[in-house]
Amino acid sequence: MKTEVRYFSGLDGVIASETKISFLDTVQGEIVIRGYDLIKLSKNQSYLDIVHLLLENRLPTVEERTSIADMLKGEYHIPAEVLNIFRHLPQVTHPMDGLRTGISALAGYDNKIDDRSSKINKERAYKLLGKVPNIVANSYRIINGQDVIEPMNKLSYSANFFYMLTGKIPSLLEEMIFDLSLVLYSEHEMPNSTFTARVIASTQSDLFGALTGAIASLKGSLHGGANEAVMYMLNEAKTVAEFEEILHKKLYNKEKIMGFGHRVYMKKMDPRALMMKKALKKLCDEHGDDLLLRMCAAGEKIMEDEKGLYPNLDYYAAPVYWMLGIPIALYTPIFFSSRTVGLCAHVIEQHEHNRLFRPRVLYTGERHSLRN
Ligand SMILES: CC(=O)SCCNC(=O)CCNC(=O)[C@H](O)C(C)(C)COP(=O)(O)OP(=O)(O)OC[C@H]1O[C@@H](n2cnc3c(N)ncnc32)[C@H](O)[C@@H]1OP(=O)(O)O
Ligand SMILES: O=C([O-])CC(=O)C(=O)O
Repeated sequence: MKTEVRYFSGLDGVIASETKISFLDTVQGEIVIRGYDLIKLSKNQSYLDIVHLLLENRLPTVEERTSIADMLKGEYHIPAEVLNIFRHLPQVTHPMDGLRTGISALAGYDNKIDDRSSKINKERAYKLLGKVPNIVANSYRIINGQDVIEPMNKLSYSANFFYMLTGKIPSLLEEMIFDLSLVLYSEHEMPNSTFTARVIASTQSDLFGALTGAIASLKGSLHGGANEAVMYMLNEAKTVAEFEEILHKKLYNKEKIMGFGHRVYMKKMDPRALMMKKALKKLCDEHGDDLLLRMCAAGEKIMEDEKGLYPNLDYYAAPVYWMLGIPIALYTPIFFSSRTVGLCAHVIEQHEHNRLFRPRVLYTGERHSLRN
């Protein structure tokens, strides 16, 4: 009897894991994070609240929020030897590769590296959350021949991260919008990078290895790399009409338009993109210049009319980061920094209930018989 082989290209629609962390509920239109809708959370909670929710499974009290902020400040420092590694990397090194190298190097400074218990993994997660913004900012700066920037402890977590990326203390509006972007990027069920991290962790490999693999996954333009690609595309145009022409040309040439489409949302707008669109409007109002908003809106209309496709988070995060004055090459590293907490939660869960990932294939090659 022939066994039925069910194959889904790109694992489309395949359930890869059980999880208590998050779920894209496309029926009710919610991004469920530990039971709450991320969009509703994003209206009143800060990134550190989401960190607590993801790692401790509940929202923090006021005291707990202060204590996390203090704990992370105590973890901002990165070893001088790791900074030295960046000094030896060629100037053409992509910031995601610099970041990947830095995270990988941290494994050597973990004196409990063989411990996969949740307690130690969680301690590691907090340490990483303290250090990742520093690694993102200083790997980029060192590779580009700039001086190291020191964290500023008097600032909030997000304001300090912003400061380290731009050298500028953010205004209240800038801090609020940057923090919102971190909330929105923090966790999203089972994207390619999270799957990568869980696959790596399923061999009983460590958190650093899982995150290193996730960075490589996130770098790709079909995933996190899209936010940078969107900004390069927007910058090709100086007017709305020019942007429309660029999009029409790309569509005519059957090119994919970065920042549109999503495996799960498919023909609907990513609800996180709408939050970033509103943030972009606030920044445009503040600057008295709404060109980017008008360009993006025109692009949205063309994609809806021509392809029935809608923006994902990267489409509106890119112009928001641009208006915040952040270098384009840092957009995807920021995505990773925010996602560090979600990835850590997934690796912790994988180690708690582990079964090795080892799928099969649908073989389409030839078969040959040998004479002897
Ligand atoms: C935060 C994030 O990481 S969100 C994702 C960020 N990535 C991007 O923005 C990159 C651009 N988008 C894409 O490439 C895709 O929409 C993905 C990778 C996100 C989802 O891909 P999938 O679910 O595999 O869809 P797939 O790539 O098979 O596309 C299905 C169809 O829609 C078309 N399509 C999908 N996205 C786009 C797009 N952005 N521009 C033009 N056409 C598109 C494809 O060409 C394909 O058409 P066809 O059936 O005529 O060949
Ligand atoms: O869910 C996905 O496939 C990609 C995505 O939007 C994310 O990782 O935030």
